[in-house]
Amino acid sequence: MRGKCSYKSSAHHTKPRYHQNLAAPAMAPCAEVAYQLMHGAPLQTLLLLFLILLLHLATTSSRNQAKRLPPSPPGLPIIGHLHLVGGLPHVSLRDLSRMHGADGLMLLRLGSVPNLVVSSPGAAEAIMRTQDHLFASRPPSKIADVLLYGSSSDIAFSPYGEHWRQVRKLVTTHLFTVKKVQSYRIARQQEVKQVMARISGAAAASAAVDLGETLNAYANDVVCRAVSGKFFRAEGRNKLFRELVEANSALLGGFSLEDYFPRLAKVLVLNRFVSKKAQAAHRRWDELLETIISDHEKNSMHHIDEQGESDFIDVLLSVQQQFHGITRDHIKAILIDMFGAGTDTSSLVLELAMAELMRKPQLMTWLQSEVRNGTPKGQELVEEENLSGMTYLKAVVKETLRLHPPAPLLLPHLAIADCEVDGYRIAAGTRVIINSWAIGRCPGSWEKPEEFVPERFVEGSGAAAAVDLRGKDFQFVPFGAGRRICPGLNFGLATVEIMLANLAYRFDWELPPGMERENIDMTEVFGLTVRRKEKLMLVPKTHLVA
Ligand code: HEM
Repeated sequence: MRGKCSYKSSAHHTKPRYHQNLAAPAMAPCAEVAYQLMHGAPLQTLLLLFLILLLHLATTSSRNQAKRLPPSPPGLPIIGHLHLVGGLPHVSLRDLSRMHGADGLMLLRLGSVPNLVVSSPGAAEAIMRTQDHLFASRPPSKIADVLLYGSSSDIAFSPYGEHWRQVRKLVTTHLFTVKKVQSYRIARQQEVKQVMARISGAAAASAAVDLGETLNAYANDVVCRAVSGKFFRAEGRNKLFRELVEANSALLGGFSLEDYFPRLAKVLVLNRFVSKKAQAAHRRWDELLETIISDHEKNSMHHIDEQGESDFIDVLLSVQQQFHGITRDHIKAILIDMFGAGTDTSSLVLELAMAELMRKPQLMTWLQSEVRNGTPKGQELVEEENLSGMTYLKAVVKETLRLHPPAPLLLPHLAIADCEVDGYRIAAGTRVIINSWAIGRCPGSWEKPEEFVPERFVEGSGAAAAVDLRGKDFQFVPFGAGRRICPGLNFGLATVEIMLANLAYRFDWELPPGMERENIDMTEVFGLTVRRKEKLMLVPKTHLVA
């Protein structure tokens, strides 16, 4: 589909500078014409005039075209701006955008592909609200095709179109309603209880816990359980799922050669090697999912949980007929999305919240006193019904998402039509990178943008308190916004809040001997999600609940 569109964001007032220097090139030819007219050679003069007019139109129109592209830093032949991206693209793209961008927009050529980098709330609004219909697609990815049963089977990597609309509707109306997410309350509670028991064991032995690893297993188990019912631990399936999620994340993460040199990648051995790895991972996924789906088909009644609610696979199988053309492969691709999108994201938020709280013990104390005072005396665990009044807990989660959005560049979007954003021309086929990490640290929107200050989100503390994370306020888009906003938002927040509350309720936390708070290393490693480079090892001390 190709079409025209035009947008001028209300947040920006800088006019595109199309018309400068237009008079200058006409000066010398004008003098020539005047001379010709005075010396009486009308035919040649008219011809000359006509040629000058053509030349003038050609030069000004090509100059206007160039001016109307978003600004770019100087690039190199062949690789374009690829060398400027670096190991932490969300950081380097923010810095480049500050130096070379205008109105939060910058155009980079990465290999042979144009990329629009979006780094301000106003520009994000233009892309994900005003012209969302033109930017809601995804660029093609060969690796995603191999892993996810073709180019449009799943949700996250499917191009904008009828199939995506169907599968998106399927999950939002059947898997991620508030009611459905609440129905997994007991399952979450049981998973939290298991983790607390493991941490209590470490506390009794005065041993350190690898918190990242523990929380990743928890988030994986919560998704596993919602997807495939309470027997998900049978035959070590939860561990296998975790292994496969890691394989996908390594294959899909980062800035890959095939994305930026699609033609060249076809002939390179490296590409075949990556493809083989993707095929191997795909076969393992397929085998595992096929077994679990067949089990469900044979035995559907066994998967009804305590609330009378069925797991994702049951739901998908039962509504398959209502959704036109949804095949078994589509179901498998959707399930792979659930694991990929739902595991690392939630566990990273938890790990980073704990790392930030360990760096600022006063904030940990505030959180602990809120959670301990807000839970009925003698209760073994914080339960979901206790969370509603815990405003500081929610503020800590929001602040973690602001400073450390797990998917800092969201997933890539794609322009499906030629259009105009803030006066700049964007060509169909341009990839769009929305830097949610940079937007969350935008000095125009946030006070002390680089500091971890959960209080900013507590009611009564100022304008930031009302800022929403559900895609309405474009200075804070950790879940994206518009048509492609994360459909698992409620599921993810529920997974995070109940665990963080219990970590603060049940334990006091210390650093391993010899380690100082200032030395907690927040260095990041970039991938499909961004994780901490160093393990977060903490020593739990059991807090006795009276
Ligand atoms: C704190 C937890 C989470 C965060 C921060 C998060 C963040 C995101 C982000 C940034 C996107 C891309 C939005 C865009 O491209 O504009 C996304 C997409 C998606 N997320 Fe999440 N997510 C979380 C949890 C989950 C969970 C638990 C699930 C499912 C179990 C899930 C399923 C998905 C799916 C299926 C998509 C693709 C949507 C589409 O392309 O239409 N997410 N998420």
